[in-house]
Amino acid sequence: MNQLAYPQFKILLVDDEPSFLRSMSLTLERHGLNNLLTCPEPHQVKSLMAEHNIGLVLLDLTMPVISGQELLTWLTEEYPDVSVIIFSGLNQVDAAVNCVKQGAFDYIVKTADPEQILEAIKRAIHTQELSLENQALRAQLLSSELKKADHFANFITADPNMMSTFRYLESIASSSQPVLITGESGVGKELIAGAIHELSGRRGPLVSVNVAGLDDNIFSDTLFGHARGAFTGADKVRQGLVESAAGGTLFLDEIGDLSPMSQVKLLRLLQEGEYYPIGSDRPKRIQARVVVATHQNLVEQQQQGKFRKDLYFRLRTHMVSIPPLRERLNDLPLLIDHFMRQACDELRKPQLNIPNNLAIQLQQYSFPGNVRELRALVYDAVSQSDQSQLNISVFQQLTGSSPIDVFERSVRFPEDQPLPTLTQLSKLLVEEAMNRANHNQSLAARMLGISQPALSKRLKNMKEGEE
Ligand SMILES: Nc1ncnc2c1ncn2[C@@H]1O[C@H](COP(=O)(O)OP(=O)(O)OP(=O)(O)O)[C@@H](O)[C@H]1O
Repeated sequence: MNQLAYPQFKILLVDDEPSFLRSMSLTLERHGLNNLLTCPEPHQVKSLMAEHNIGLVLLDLTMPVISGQELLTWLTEEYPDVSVIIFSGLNQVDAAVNCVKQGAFDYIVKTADPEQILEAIKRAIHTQELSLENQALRAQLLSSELKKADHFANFITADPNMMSTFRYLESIASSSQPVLITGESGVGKELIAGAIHELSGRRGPLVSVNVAGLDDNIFSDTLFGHARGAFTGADKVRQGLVESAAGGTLFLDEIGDLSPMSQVKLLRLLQEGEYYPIGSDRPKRIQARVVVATHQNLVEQQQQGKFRKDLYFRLRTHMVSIPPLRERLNDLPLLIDHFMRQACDELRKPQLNIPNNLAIQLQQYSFPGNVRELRALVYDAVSQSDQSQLNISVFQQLTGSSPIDVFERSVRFPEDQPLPTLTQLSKLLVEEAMNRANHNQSLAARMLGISQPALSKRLKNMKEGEE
């Protein structure tokens, strides 16, 4: 299997001792940190920095001709966004304090425990990744355009909050950090996971698994696989889904239902980037980006002790929340139209006309099953339609009554008061529709059952009448 380059930027190792460069490179590669450049000649650092995308420099302090100290000064001035870790043969507090004051990320004694050295390097990589993402995020938020709108084409929406979410997702597209997607059941979390995968440009597959109800053994076996002979019946090596998703995305759905033991294993996978297939003592490195989703409220779960706090904090590095359909009612006409077309194509029927007031009628309904429920209703309606108009009886059962019925039941004109004029009533109706449609004239016109130019004319007349 081809190893992917990790991290996304290069790590430059500078030391005049070739043996140290060799052993350090081997240690890093063994732990999956393979995007390395080594440099035994300190005077080459400047040209290497100019030629490559370097995000972290591991710098020996004591070198001939140009010292590490001198290079650190130069690096912090010329490349303030690059992290530098100083390596030294000497355990000197003064030197360490000086280097950190000068901007070094850390100061490590060469003879320190390799685990400790790795820990510091991983920390520097994590910080660097977050800082790169912050830069991308800032740039993305300043521009209101979506760069890769195509990737969101399957998610039908005109909701401004969803547009911001898309921009955010674009800005974190290349990150290797996990993404947490929350939202009620049926809001489209899996669709969003698909878009995140497409946006990432990763060539590997998107592998999805629903982890609800998996006991810990099945969770480990499914995700991490097993070695031959790991347990009775394990007569062949099994590749886990983490490995199947190499170079791509691993999507874990219903993460809020993960058992406590499996939560520990997932945390370890995310923190260490390593896992052990069952029955094997050789760690494997995860090469997939992890995206998780849940309809549960993880904050509450965490407060009730059902979800680990540390895992929640690890997962929420990047988090998006998809609002329920009842909070983005402007999407109703778009979604009804989209699903009507889809259903007609699938059922080989000619396209149907949708009654103008259907979307308004449905605004009264709370859609507990969200978009999935709306989709099923539209499919049902299409299958029951045998004329050119969409059969709306399916929807009427839901809302129970038409807007006129509701109006008649709720509005009573006091008998001892004069009636409002038709002009006054129509003005009220137009104002109400404009408010409900967030001042979108096309949508308000659909609600009122008139054309957009007719509404525009009425609005103009109303304005002139006020002046
Ligand atoms: N905005 C949307 N545009 C088009 N189709 C959508 C949209 N949102 C959801 N859908 C469709 O609704 C159905 C449910 O979506 P999805 O499975 O992504 O929801 P979910 O939030 O992952 O649900 P659950 O929590 O139950 O797993 C799918 O058929 C999906 O294609």
